[in-house]
Amino acid sequence: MTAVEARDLRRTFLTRTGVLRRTAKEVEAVRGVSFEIERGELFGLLGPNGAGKTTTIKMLITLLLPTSGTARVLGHDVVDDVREVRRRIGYVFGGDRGLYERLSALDNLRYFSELYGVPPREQRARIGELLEMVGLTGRERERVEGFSRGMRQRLHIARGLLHDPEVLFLDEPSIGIDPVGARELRATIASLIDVGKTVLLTTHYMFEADELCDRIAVIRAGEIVAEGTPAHLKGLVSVGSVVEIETYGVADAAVTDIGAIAGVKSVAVEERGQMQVLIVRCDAGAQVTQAALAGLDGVRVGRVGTREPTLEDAYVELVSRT
Ligand SMILES: Nc1ncnc2c1ncn2[C@@H]1O[C@H](COP(=O)(O)OP(=O)(O)OP(=O)(O)O)[C@@H](O)[C@H]1O
Repeated sequence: MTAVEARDLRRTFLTRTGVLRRTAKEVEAVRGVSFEIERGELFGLLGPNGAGKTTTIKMLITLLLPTSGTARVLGHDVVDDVREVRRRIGYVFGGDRGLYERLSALDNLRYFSELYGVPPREQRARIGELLEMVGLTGRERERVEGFSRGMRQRLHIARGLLHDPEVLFLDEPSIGIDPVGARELRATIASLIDVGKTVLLTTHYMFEADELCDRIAVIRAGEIVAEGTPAHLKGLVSVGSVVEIETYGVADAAVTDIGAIAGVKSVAVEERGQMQVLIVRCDAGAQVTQAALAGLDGVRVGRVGTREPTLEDAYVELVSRT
């Protein structure tokens, strides 16, 4: 059975601009989005800032009415069967809000259990299981104010699961979390699938999407531009290989020149401390390393390497195509 089904979802917002002469402007945040998520699947929705991910999720979790189109969660319409949908879903938005800082993790979960109507007989066992699942057993009596961001986010996930929903929406859960915390959070997200949940995840971290997602939809300016398994998306783009060159003090003009070499699709500069790493994405079969190094004459160069394209390379190409 399909867990989530979106059919030609659209949402426009009316915004007002200008201070003296205010004019209304229509923003098309989501422009005809369709996809299906099977039960037990971990589905990723990826896209740049403002692409329409949160707006799509808000329509699916009944917080926002679609301007047109339809969506169903476990067969229930998100506009006509709001109660049925809400009983079956949980959601977690990234960021720190939504927990009581002065209360312990346990008291937070007890409080939200009451709020969500978890039967008192079931509360203890359910909270115990969830603490175990998100790796907070043993820390539950500590106040949330002393928790790291990663621990808070895992507690948020436990909160989102209190009423035992089948489908969970995670909107950028790993935002602002350090690498160790993020790894623990990824383990928690993966374990949701092991216990039979269906998950829709948004993230800006491509390796996270690659590691976790069964399927991914890439959304750009309110429209889905590609969909499939991570391997399928990597195969969709024409990036053949990626040359990475460590440089120290490279000038913009040299970067532009490398971008103009035959066979180079794009050049990105990643600042890593004192170093700038040039990420040169090349056409299949192109040999550009020598020409690129010649273009860096006079610049201090560190390691040079070639690697296979990652999901991030595919993503960059998919969202920057014109
Ligand atoms: N309540 C609102 N009123 C007006 N415009 C809005 C509103 N909510 C969202 N938008 C606009 O709709 C577009 C999509 O926003 P949305 O938050 O869905 O993007 P997103 O993909 O989740 O981005 P991010 O990665 O930054 O969270 C943006 O242009 C945004 O400014």
